[in-house]
Amino acid sequence: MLNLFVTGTDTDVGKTLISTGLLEAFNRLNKQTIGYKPISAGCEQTEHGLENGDAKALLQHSSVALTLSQVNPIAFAPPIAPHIAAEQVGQTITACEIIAGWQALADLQPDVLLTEGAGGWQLPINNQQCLPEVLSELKPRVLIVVGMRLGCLNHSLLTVDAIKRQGFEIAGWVANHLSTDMPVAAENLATLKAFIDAPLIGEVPYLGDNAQSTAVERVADCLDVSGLTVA
Ligand SMILES: Nc1ncnc2c1ncn2[C@@H]1O[C@H](COP(=O)(O)OP(=O)(O)OP(=O)(O)O)[C@@H](O)[C@H]1O
Ligand SMILES: C[C@H](N)[C@H](N)CCCCCC(=O)O
Ligand SMILES: [Mg+2]
Repeated sequence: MLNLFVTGTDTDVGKTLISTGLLEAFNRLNKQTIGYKPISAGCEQTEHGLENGDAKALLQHSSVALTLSQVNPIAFAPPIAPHIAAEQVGQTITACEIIAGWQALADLQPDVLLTEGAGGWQLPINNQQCLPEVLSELKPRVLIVVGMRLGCLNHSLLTVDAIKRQGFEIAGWVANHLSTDMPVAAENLATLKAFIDAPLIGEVPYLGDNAQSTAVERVADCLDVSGLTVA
């Protein structure tokens, strides 16, 4: 099983868009795919409970049939730091529930189990722990989505450094363009290539507004997942 964790240089850099594109790229290779969003903050209250857009997108592009609560076991309504959203409703996010949700999906033996984080790499899950401490139990390979905007060089290099120091393997990174008008975009990309010692899986152009619902096929076209080994 390819056990992949998708992180990003920040919140709102395209982790979900790229994750759905990755799932689609593996689906094209007839792989059994599962997307997992352990923690979400920013949900709609529906008659079925809290529903998160990222989780719905991952569910839609997973080839294995799943329920939304399998994909996203921990959900909070406000679009804020999840551990604070948890505190607001008298809850504490625990490593156990994140690991249990992942293990239940791993037990389905997909070819690809893709986990999307929330925010950037060093996400607090409570006032004592950050998500990488939990991930060290799951031992995923990590894919970094770089949101191409001013500041991404520092954010990328800090992210790479933290991932490596904490003992994870970087499977690759994706350059995701968040606009069409980033100054010196090509030079920024060249700098990232010079510093990041991991394969560039793809460069995704800015795909216009409302990209999430329409763009997954185009994102998949941009991604070369052949080097991300699937046992
Ligand atoms: N290449 C792109 N072209 C057009 N729009 C994009 C692109 N990448 C991301 N977006 C848009 O930017 C917004 C943020 O992307 P996305 O939700 O994937 O970010 P995220 O990193 O998953 O955020 P979160 O931390 O909330 O999970 C979305 O509206 C998405 O459609
Ligand atoms: C609401 C947002 N879109 C994400 N779901 C959560 C982002 C948490 C960021 C925490 C932080 O690093 O400050
Ligand atoms: Mg997301």
